[in-house]
Amino acid sequence: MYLKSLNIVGFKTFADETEVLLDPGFTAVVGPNGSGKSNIVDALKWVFGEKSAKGLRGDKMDDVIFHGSEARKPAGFAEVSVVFDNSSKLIKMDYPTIKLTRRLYADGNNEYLINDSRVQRKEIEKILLDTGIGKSSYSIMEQGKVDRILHSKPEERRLIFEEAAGISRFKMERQEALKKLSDTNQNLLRIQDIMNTMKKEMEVKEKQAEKAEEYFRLKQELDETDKIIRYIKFSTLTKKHETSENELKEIKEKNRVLLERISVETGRIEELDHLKSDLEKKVAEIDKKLLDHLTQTQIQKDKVESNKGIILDYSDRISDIRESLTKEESAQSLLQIDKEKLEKEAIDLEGESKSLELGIEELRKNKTDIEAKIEAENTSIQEKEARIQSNDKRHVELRERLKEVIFDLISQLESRKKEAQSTEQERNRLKELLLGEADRIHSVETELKTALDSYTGEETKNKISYLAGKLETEKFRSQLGEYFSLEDSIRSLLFDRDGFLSQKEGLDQEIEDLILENENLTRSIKESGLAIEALREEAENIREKIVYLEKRILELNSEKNAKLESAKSLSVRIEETEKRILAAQESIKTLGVKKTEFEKEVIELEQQIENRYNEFLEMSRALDSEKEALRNIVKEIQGLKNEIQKNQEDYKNLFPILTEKEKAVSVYKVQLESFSEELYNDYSISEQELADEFKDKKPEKGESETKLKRLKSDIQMLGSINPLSIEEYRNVKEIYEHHRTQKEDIERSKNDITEILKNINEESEKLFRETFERIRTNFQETFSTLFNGGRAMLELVDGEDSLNAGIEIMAEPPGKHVQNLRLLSGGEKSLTAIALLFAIYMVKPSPFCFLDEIDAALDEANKLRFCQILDKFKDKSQFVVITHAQSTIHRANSIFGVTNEEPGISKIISLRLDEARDFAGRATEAV
Ligand SMILES: Nc1ncnc2c1ncn2[C@@H]1O[C@H](COP(=O)(O)OP(=O)(O)OP(=O)(O)O)[C@@H](O)[C@H]1O
Repeated sequence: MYLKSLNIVGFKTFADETEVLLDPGFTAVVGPNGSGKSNIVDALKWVFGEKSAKGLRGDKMDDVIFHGSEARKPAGFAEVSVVFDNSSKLIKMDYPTIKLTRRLYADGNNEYLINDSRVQRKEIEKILLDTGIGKSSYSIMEQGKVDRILHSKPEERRLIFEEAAGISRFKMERQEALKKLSDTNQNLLRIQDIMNTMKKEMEVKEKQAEKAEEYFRLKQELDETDKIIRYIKFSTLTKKHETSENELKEIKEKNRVLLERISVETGRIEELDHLKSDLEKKVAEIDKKLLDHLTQTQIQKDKVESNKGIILDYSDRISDIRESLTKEESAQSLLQIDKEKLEKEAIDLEGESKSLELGIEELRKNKTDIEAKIEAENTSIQEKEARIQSNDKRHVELRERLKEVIFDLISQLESRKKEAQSTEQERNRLKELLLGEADRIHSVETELKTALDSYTGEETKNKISYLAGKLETEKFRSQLGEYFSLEDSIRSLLFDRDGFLSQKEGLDQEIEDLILENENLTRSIKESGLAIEALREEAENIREKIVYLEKRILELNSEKNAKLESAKSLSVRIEETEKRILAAQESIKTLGVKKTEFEKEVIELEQQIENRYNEFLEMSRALDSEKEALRNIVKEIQGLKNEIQKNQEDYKNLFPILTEKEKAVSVYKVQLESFSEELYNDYSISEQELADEFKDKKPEKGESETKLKRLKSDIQMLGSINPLSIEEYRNVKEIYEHHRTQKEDIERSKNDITEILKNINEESEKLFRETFERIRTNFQETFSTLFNGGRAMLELVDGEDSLNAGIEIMAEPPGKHVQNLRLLSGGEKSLTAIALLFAIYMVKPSPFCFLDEIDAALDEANKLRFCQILDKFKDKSQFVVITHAQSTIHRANSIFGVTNEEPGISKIISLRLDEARDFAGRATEAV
């Protein structure tokens, strides 16, 4: 068996119909990142029945439908078909090729087909069971699955081993058997309940029926005995009558007078006879009515039974509707939760949008403040520039004024200079004098110093006094005073008495101040310019922020609207569910009303049956009383006849013999007649029939009379009876017996299911253990081959219960002591998963295997080992390997390239090896 072709249309990047024709052996699939290689694997998983959108790398199932590209519209549906060669009959169907198809429409409608015939998804899963193929079997290995195999829970990992052991089918059968067992237990409980209820009713009915039967048995015996007694009586009477009649014939002529009277009395008897016959009619009518009663009662009972059936049917329908109602209600509450969540999110978004609006408001305020600041700065610049202008004007004025002051100052200095020249000459003369005097004083001082240094006494003292007198400092001082005054007058001449200099200095100062002020103003204008620029920048930032926030508000609003829209559509769905709930409730109500009507009718009918039974009893009583009246008439007739007999006795006085004989004949005749009538009234038979019945028997009178007495007392002891109870008991018993048989059948089928379950468990456990042991041994071997050493182990966790035991993997590459598989490197993990995959393959190769970049993390040496192991298995199984590795591509029998010639659309092309190398090379460069 192998995969012949894969047909994809509208699925993910495969917008156009794409057919991949696959050969047995080893096929490589190459192509740049994102070109759609893994989408092929997704298509395969999808057609095998993948239910989880996450398993197909999406959020929801309709993510698989091509969602459009820049140049293309989205597809309306996705469809994937795979065709298998089934000549090996691995799939247990009588077709040489099998085509599986899955289709998904944008409205969420899913279709599954086997050989183009519509089927349920379960049927596809069922035919793939234990073939090694399937969405979660080991026939599809992706990068993510390597991690899943190594890191999943031990119980989840077990699924792959079950597939290899071929017990997945058993597992499904086991689930079905368990479901059947639970249904059977339910049925048993239900039938037991019914039987328990019926048993009580049956016991009551049984007692009533037993009593009625006893009554009828006694009554029959009583009638029999009565008839025997009557027969004895009849025989005696007949004999007597015959004898008397013969005697009477002889003396009849003698009785004419008395016959007259007898005739009158006979007339009376005739009257009574009329009455009697009326009564007999009445009795017959009552009898007929009693019969009608019984028939009517039976009809009503049948009606009650049929109504009970209908009521049961209504109950079933009501409970079905209730069940679907519960489902609808839980679906509705889920929708309600979703809707509330969306509304809350919309409110949150609204809140966020409001707070952003407040932020914008704040930013606008800041911006306005900044603009005001810029305005203020501009105003201040303008003021400063005006100030500079006025300063410049003042500067020009001051310069003019300074020029004037300087001219005045120069001319004044010129005239002063002339004035100071003579004073200066005098001062120079005095200076010459003072310098001469100073030299003289200095030489006297030097002499004085020498004299003081060499002080020897009186003589030196005189010299010192003499030299001190010679100093004449007073004169020098007065000349010096004169010099200073000349100097002062020169200075005062040069001094700016009119303040021109100070005016000039003032002007200079003022000009300097103006220049300084202008410089300060210019600097300040410059600073203001910078400040304005900074403020403008800040304002621009704020404006950008406002624009961003306004955009964000728009986004939030549209997000909010989308949420509200979704909430609205959920509301519509909730309303629809509500309508369905209401409709279901209405149906329950309507069915309930109908059911109640039938129940009411049953109650009424049962009441009518009871009433009829009472009427029946009443009529029976009426019948008895009519019969009593009849007997009284008969008695009266009898009395009259006795009267006749008395007349006959009188007649006898006249004609003693005749009378005696006539009397005797008459008595016997009357007795016989009355006997006949009574007999007919009581048993509806003639005396002849009675005689025929007993003529061959030899009944004994005394014994029969005792028996009759006993029977009457026995019947009295029974009290009231229900004549219908026998029939009722028979019906109830029949139904009870039917249920008992059903119960036995169910118990038998329960035992069968338990037996099947036991066999399934034993068989699966055996298969699983055998397969597990083989895979365990193989895994050790493949692991040390791939790793060139090292140790690997598989262990059953909770080994006691191998039906549910999980599987633990332990792997230690050469020279390493690994306690946790997570600590393995990416390449080591891939190699471990590959070792496990091929260990399983050695036990049960799947007919084909898709490997999606599981060699990605392997180094060149390990890629080579991976290829060698592929080579080993490629005759047993068909391999389709998605890869970027040259070494892997190199080994393939056929190569496919997946391209995106048109952006976002995958196209498959067949490649030669050299083309594939270029193709893969380009792809790698692109990466
Ligand atoms: N419903 C869809 N409609 C259109 N394009 C889709 C759809 N679903 C997925 N894609 C696109 O499919 C591409 C992914 O394809 P895929 O994973 O098969 O690439 P790849 O060839 O396996 O890449 P890599 O080599 O990187 O694994 C993504 O670009 C994704 O946008």
